[in-house]
Amino acid sequence: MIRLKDVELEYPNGAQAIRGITMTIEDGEFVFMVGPSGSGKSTIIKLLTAEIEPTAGRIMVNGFSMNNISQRQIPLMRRTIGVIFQDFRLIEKKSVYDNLSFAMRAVGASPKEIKNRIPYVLELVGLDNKGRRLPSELSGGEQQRVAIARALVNNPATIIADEPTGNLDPARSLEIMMLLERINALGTTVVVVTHEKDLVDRFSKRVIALEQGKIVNDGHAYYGGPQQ
Ligand SMILES: Nc1ncnc2c1ncn2[C@@H]1O[C@H](COP(=O)(O)OP(=O)(O)OP(=O)(O)O)[C@@H](O)[C@H]1O
Repeated sequence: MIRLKDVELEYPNGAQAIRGITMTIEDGEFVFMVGPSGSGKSTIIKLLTAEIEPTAGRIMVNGFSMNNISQRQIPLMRRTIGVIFQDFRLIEKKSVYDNLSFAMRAVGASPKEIKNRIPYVLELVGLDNKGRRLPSELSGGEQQRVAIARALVNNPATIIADEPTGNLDPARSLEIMMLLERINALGTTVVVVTHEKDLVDRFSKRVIALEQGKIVNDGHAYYGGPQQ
């Protein structure tokens, strides 16, 4: 579960990025987070991954309190979250399989766990026959699937996707969103940050809308449309 209570974040230069946000995302939810440029979406992701600490308020992520989290606990907390970025961030010199095994070895998985888990995850994202390819030998949509597979290999409770379709055409974007929906149906909490109103409109999900560091709408309404 993710819980923010009266969270504020002021950057060192005085920018008030988050101005009093309270929200709860329950285990198993699929949530879109939307808002104009500068509304605080990336800042919330940084808060949830303990890249920055809130100036005020309390944050809980999957059982970890982010307010007094120790340096030793941060990697354990991060294992509960898989993050996906717009620009994929794959290791270009490693094959698809090696990108995934690298992520598993980094958290101490055994060779047997790696051998069992990677084929399952590659099949889940529809890349079971592409494990030996380099990222550069894949399409953009396929590369994003590898990034999703990498976020999933360590079986996190939560996936956070930061503009996951920003570099993809509409058809590929829809496929990626449907894949995230499927992953959610298998039990993983999914939080998708996006600018893409059309995509949000296609899925009937909870939408948290931010503006100037505040939540201005939270519900199953169309982004920018009437409340339902
Ligand atoms: N490192 C930083 N130092 C100072 N101010 C920052 C920093 N990062 C972001 N900000 C400011 O905080 C506010 C929120 O920025 P944030 O990056 O969270 O917005 P965003 O909704 O993710 O925008 P975008 O959609 O453009 O990525 C903005 O006013 C921004 O200028």
